[in-house]
Amino acid sequence: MPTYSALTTLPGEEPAQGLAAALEDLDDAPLGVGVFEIEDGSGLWEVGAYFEEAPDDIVLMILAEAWGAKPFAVSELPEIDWVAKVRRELSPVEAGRFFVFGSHDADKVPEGRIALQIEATVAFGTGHHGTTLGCLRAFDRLFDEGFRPANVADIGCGTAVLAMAAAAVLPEARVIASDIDRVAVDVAEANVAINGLAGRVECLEAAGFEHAVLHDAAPFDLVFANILKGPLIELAPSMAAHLGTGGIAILSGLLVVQAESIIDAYVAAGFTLLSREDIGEWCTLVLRRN
Ligand SMILES: C[S@@+](CC[C@H](N)C(=O)[O-])C[C@H]1O[C@@H](n2cnc3c(N)ncnc32)[C@H](O)[C@@H]1O
Repeated sequence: MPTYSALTTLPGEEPAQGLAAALEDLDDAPLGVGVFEIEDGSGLWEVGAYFEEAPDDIVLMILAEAWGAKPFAVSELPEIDWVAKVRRELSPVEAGRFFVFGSHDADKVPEGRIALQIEATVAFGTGHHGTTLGCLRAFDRLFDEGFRPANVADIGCGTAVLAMAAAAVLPEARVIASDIDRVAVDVAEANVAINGLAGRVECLEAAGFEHAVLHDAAPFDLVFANILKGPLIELAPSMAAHLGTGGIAILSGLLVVQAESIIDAYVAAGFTLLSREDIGEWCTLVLRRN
């Protein structure tokens, strides 16, 4: 059971991975090391480690300095029931008709809901984040209004939660889930299988629309893209090229303060804003291809 945590932040993925590797190489190696991008557009990464014994402050200071990180914040952790904590934090998420849950909550699925089982893994997308929730709710509203796309892409699929939501309610639709990260694609494939959607959601590794399968499948009439502001703006022209007239883009991964610049980029690329929803500091946009 870990009893101490040490956390720091630094700019850039490469130094963050380097610092994590250096922590793992320590004589008193931590029980676990994590590296996460802070998803606020700042380019900062967080490196955290859990130790059984109090870590050596001097060693941590030297490592932080060597990798250009802030000094580590070390805290003693209270006794925690980790199983209960994970279950609590990964409680089911309700988004309109969709009910997203982990296997430990399989007995809680209410009657009549579209149940999507997601295991807590290294890929993003358990439904808890304001961006995933915003995309699910936006799709749920469009579905209520009678929107029945036949050709769907989920760009930056993570766990494939959005692609699976579409496949679950659109039995005739072709649904493609893609991610730039191979690990996410593997997780997506596993989730698709768990949910009995193998053969319904095609999972592939691609940056944006750069894949022959995506080119050939276009024009799409629904594209989800829950990625960050920078990639979303870069993607605007190719989003326009891969959506048919009247096609819908559900975009998230952007902060409320970034929404206007994304709207401007998509309006310039030939889209009309239909709606937006802000959940906490995160914003989800629904745009129509003119
Ligand atoms: C915030 S997660 C979203 C996951 C899931 N779609 C959801 O809504 O929960 C963003 C995902 O986009 C992927 N990604 C980032 N930039 C990308 C790009 N240019 N093309 C494809 N995938 C990208 C990341 O690897 C990550 O898995």
